[in-house]
Amino acid sequence: MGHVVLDGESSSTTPRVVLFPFMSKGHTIPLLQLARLILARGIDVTIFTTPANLPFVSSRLADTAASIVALPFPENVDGLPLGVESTDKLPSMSLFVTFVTCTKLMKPWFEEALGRLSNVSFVISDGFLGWTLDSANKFGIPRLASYGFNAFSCAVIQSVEASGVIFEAESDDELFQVTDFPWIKLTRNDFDLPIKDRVKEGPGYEFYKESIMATSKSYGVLVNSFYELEPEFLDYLNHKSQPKAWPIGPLCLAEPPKAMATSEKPVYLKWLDDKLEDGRRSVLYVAFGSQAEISKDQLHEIKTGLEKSGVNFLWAVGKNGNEVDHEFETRVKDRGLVVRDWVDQMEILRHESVTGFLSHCGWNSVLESICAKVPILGWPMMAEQPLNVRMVVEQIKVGLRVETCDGTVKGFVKWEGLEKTVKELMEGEMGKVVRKNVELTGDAAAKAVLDQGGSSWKALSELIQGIHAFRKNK
Ligand SMILES: O=c1ccn([C@@H]2O[C@H](COP(=O)(O)OP(=O)(O)O[C@H]3O[C@H](CO)[C@@H](O)[C@H](O)[C@H]3O)[C@@H](O)[C@H]2O)c(=O)[nH]1
Repeated sequence: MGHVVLDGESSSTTPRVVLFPFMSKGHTIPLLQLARLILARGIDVTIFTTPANLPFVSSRLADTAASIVALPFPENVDGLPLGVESTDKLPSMSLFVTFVTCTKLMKPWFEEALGRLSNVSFVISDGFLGWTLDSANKFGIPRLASYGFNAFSCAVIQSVEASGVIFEAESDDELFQVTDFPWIKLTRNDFDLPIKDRVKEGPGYEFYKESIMATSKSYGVLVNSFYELEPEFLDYLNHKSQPKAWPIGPLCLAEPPKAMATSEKPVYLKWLDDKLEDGRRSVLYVAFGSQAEISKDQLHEIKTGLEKSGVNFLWAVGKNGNEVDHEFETRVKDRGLVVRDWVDQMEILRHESVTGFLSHCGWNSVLESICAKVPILGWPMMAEQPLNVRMVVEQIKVGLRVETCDGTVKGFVKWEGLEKTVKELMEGEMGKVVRKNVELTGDAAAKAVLDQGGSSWKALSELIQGIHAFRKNK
């Protein structure tokens, strides 16, 4: 059982790293994986979270010596339902800016708890919690930011904003060339608000500006990626902007595969085992992350497309579960399984039966798929996911893209477009090419995290040594 210190006391002389993830699963999970890597270097770790997120955090670190501090989450915030402390629990993602902005109210509690910890070498906090920089500065502790994004999306965003080329195209769906990377063509719809908004004002823009500003004044930025995957984009960030970007991933590889007896396995893993025994080891895993809101009409097309494609599939429906009816489940029961609860995605992807992933391309999902050597069918839903799909399909070529009915990045997907691309990934010639590529990329990922020799292993060592030297010289 992990050591849970609710009041944040500490008096040991061992150096300590403070981790403060943003309250969203896709942002929290990689920092909990990073906790394992830091503990393995003989450094203590304290993780800051909130009461409603505590069970998730402590259960994921139950086998480690990380300590966890639960700070209160702000109450009575206009628009936010009481008890919602994580973005996947928001009634609508339109409340995101209210949610992320109210975390600033945690500042006094964070500083009080930070003041009670001894030997803190550095603070790693989410880029969305830019206000933590000021808190760390008050104690003279270097802060590193972590967004959980790749270098490709950060570099491309930086480049199109600096050149202004993003506003030269006439429509949101017209392709334009990225000045610093002329082989890349994008549309305005590949970007989220506030980047694609000409009017630079309002709470969303203020939040964006503050977090970028805080990152630029931090000691460094952690990138959950590895150098060999995107050297030109990491080099770009390190030549063009401050602070230094450290590629230390894929962080999901810090979590070892779980050896489970059959009796301990959840239903969906047993179902995948059965598919292996059937000799039909060809299951498409379908999941769109922890936050995606999918319309009723779009869900209808997904169901029809999966049904008509004839492939075996395991669909983790998450928060869209109520819209997936039991009649559908009955119709596909011989070859399709729908799971409504939280699943162990990494274990699913690592399962031998799974040979394709229909994914929204949240960056964690992409990395997990690469590490499991499973090719991707990308379907971006929000945030920087359209850029991730561009990277997956056009840059590193480990996946294909679903076909929208009007060919645009964010267009509606009819069942025919889904059926066609699912079949291409699972059985087609283009599927074969990306399957081969993902094998090689997966090997490179495994190499990057190897003890002593891997590029990510070395980057983390340099980072830790650099900070210790920096503190000594101060
Ligand atoms: O039932 C589930 C659902 C999710 N996961 C895990 O949850 C994480 C989800 O992360 P991700 O795939 O990145 O999706 P989001 O939750 O949508 O991630 C947000 O955060 C990412 C990192 O910043 C961004 O790339 C995305 O665009 C943003 O939506 C992954 O580790 C999954 O393995 C599970 O294990 N079980």
